[in-house]
Amino acid sequence: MLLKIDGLTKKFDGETVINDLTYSIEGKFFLTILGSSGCGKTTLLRILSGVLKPDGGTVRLSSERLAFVFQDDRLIPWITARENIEIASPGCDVNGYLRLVGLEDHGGKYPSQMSGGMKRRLNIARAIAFEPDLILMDEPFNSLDVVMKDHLLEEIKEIWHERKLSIVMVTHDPREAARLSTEIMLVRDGFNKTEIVKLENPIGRSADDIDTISRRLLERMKEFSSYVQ
Ligand SMILES: Nc1ncnc2c1ncn2[C@@H]1O[C@H](COP(=O)(O)OP(=O)(O)OP(=O)(O)O)[C@@H](O)[C@H]1O
Repeated sequence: MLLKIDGLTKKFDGETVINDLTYSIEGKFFLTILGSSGCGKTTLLRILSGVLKPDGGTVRLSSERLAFVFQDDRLIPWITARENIEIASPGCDVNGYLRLVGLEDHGGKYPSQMSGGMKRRLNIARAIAFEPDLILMDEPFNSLDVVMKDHLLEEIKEIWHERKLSIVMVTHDPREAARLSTEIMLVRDGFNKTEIVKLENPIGRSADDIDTISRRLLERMKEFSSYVQ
């Protein structure tokens, strides 16, 4: 997989959100874009997905099968959870995917009958069932309870490991970044100051390593932050 960003700029109402970002990554990756609220992470992900046009610069993505898990769910409201998965990947093991995200007893429900966290999980299942070569995920673990979040972090890590799959994930949580990533883009001030943290394969990363990495990331985020002096 190749992701190449060159001189990317995006403004909203004259305010620069992304300023001249240049970055590239290649091979099998789990890239996490980490930064505090409002720094432009979602904007970057939306540009990568093609739903938002940049004001300047270029993005190249070599993906042939792209899936998204966005903040607003993109579920089809008039079909059931089960059908939402089936339509993404006809003939797939729907029960297996429902089980993966803890929705095995809710396959007959319509999206409007599901909680925010359940819809988020269904979105994740649908994206994975599509068997993409790249998934763009925007804070996929938001609004999940801690047990489900822990379970899905492990499952996604395993699926990423087993498949020919790369992932770009946006989060503000350094611990999520520490558990999953092969590379972290630490973002500040409209991407004017961006640090790249390269890590070893997350498979087999010990709890101690995760603690150390997430503590370091948190310290850097505090240094970046305007509200912690
Ligand atoms: N469609 C839009 N119109 C105007 N301003 C926007 C739009 N989308 C985003 N912004 C602004 O761009 C900035 C970055 O927003 P973005 O959603 O990318 O941040 P984020 O890092 O993903 O934040 P969070 O972690 O809170 O989701 C914010 O100041 C936001 O108000």
